[in-house]
Parts: sequence; structure tokens; C-alpha cells
Amino acid sequence: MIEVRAQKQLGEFRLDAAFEAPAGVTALFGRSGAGKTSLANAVAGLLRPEAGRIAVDGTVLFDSARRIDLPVRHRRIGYVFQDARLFPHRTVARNLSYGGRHDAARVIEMLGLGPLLDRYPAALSGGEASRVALGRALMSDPVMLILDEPLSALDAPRKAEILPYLERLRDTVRLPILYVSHSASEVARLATTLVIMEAGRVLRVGPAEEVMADPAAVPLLGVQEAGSLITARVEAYDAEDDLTELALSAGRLLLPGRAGVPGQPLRLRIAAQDVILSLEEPSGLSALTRLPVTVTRVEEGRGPGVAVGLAAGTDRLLARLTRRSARSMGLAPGQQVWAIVKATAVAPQDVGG
Ligand SMILES: Nc1ncnc2c1ncn2[C@@H]1O[C@H](COP(=O)(O)OP(=O)(O)OP(=O)(O)O)[C@@H](O)[C@H]1O
Repeated sequence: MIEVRAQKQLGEFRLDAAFEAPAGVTALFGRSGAGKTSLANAVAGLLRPEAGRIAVDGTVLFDSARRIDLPVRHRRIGYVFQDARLFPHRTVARNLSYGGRHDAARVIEMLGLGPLLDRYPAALSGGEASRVALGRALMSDPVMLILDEPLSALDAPRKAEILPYLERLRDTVRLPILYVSHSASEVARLATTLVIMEAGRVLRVGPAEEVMADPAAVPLLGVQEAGSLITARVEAYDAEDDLTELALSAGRLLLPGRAGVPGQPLRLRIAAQDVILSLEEPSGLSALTRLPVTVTRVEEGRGPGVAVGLAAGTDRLLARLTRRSARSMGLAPGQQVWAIVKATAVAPQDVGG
């Protein structure tokens, strides 16, 4: 559990943010300049709030009222910056041993660092350097990790390479992770809790599935980025058609290619713009997935678009359509409609473990 409340004037900028988050990955999401790094720095002890309280799993790191302000090194937070910041004149092995932790072998195995140990940072790709930086943060035996846009310097293939390692970190190393990001797809892959920041304040906090599927949060996430998060179960892989069949609570979804392991859960992001609504059960369509859904909310944006919240069994979906379509369909809460999801629309980077 992370508890954060921090106020600080930084020139013209006022940080005045508070949130609480349970175990798991807490994503600090917002536009550039929203104050994400400043808030993360307050947690790490790199920025001292004028007032506030910061506690991790019950340990108070900062409390202005009680004059508690643990120095950085006593906070035991592993911080991974945007640029990996490795020591250039040390091999990977020596970069890692800097923190001096005992179960180094486990960290090396988990992050796939074995083949890199004798290399110098100049001979690493961006993705490899990020993995080493993560490994180094873990070796310091932290009680929490802060990852500040660890993927922002990487191109799409390198991001795709490192995301599974971050998922593994989330699922096996039971440390609270504060993950700073302005990418909705990264947040959807990794976050347990989503904290949306704007102009130094927290606008919204909640479980990632709930916030991401909320039509009212669409303007905060950005209309292009909006989409719901669903956890499906992998049913089978059809080698002949190269499709993976997933079971959702409201039906089945076919994904192109092979994804996940049969019988195991798989987390997916379905972008709002890839969901089409129909009043009748569609037939003769090339899209392979159609689900019976109930409209839960219709939220008009400032532009021509409307965000529609949908209950699909116990899952939530989000659709974005034009105001004109929503009006002509007469969409209203409680209405039963059909959602059509184009299988190829679910991008591989939006499919996680
Ligand atoms: N020491 C400082 N003095 C004055 N202004 C500052 C200081 N530190 C940060 N700021 C300002 O505070 C605002 C928030 O910065 P911050 O880096 O926390 O945002 P961010 O959401 O992490 O942005 P990005 O995604 O670009 O890293 C910015 O406008 C920044 O210029």
C-alpha cells in the first residue's frame, strides 16, 4: 500500500497531489508537465514537500506534521530513470553488483541478463540497458521500485521486448511499483492502479480496469488512447488459421496469431475506437467477434465524439462513436446492443500476461 500526499511550489508550478494505492503497479499517468516526476521524486526523497505525508507499506518516509523526512538512502527505493544511467566504465556484472544483493542469480535469471554480464554499457541496446538498470534497482534490495518512463527512450520493438520482463516483475517480485508513464498502452499492460494527474493535481485514482473503461475518463486519457482492459482466458490456438481463441465473460474473442498459454489468463486492451456498436445481432460481417452488451453510460465529449460505457458480462468495454451515430441509435443506459470487435484491431503490444 502506498499513501502519498505532497504539496510543493516549484517556480510557477504547484504540486498538490494525493492518492492511496494497494499493492501492485501504480501508474502515474498524465501529459508532459503534469507533475508525475515531481511526485515520484517526493516519494523517493529527491524532492522535499512543504507539507504532506508519504508512507509505503506502513513505513512513514515523510510526514511534515511529525517532522519525519527519511534520507534517500534510508528509504530503500530502487529508482529507474528514463535513461538507464549505467556506469559506462563498468561491465554489466559490476553495474549490477553495485548494490550488492545476495540473490543476484534470481534477478539475473528473471531479467535475462546472463548473456550480457561481461559487456560494457556501450555495447548494449536500449532495451538491454533498461533491463540492466532494472536489475541494478532490484539488487539494492528495495522495499519499492519507482520506474520513471523506463521505456520512453526505446523504439516499439525494444518496448515490446522489455514489457514481458516488467510483467514478470509485477507478478513475481511482490514490491510496490510506482510507474510514471504517458502511454495508455503501457499503463494498460502493467497497471493495477491508475492515478491520472494534470497540472500538479490528481484528477482520478482507481483500479486500472475501472478507470480505463470509464467514459468520463476518456478526455483525461486522450480520445486516441482510450480503451478498456479485459482479462480473458486463453482457450485454444488454431494453427491452421493462426488465431488464438479467448474466453471472455460475455463470449469469445479471436486474436490474430498465437497469444498466451491455453488455460491461462491474458490481459488485453481493446481501444475504444475499435469497438463498433449495432442494435441488431450482426451477421455476414468479416469481424469475428460480436458480444451482447448493455450500455452503462453515454458521455458526450467536447468534440463530435461520444464515449459509451458497456457491460459485457462481468467485463467492461468502451466504445467511441460520433454523436450523430449515438443519437440515431438512441443509445441510453440499460439498452442491450451488440459490440463488434475487429480481431486484428487488438495490437500485439496491447496483449499482456
Ligand atoms: N525545480 C523546479 N523549479 C521550477 N519548476 C519546476 C521545477 N521542477 C519541476 N518544475 C516544473 O514543474 C512541472 C512538472 O514537472 P514534472 O517533471 O514533474 O512533470 P512530468 O509530468 O513528470 O513531465 P514529463 O512527462 O515531461 O517528465 C513542469 O512545468 C516543470 O517545469
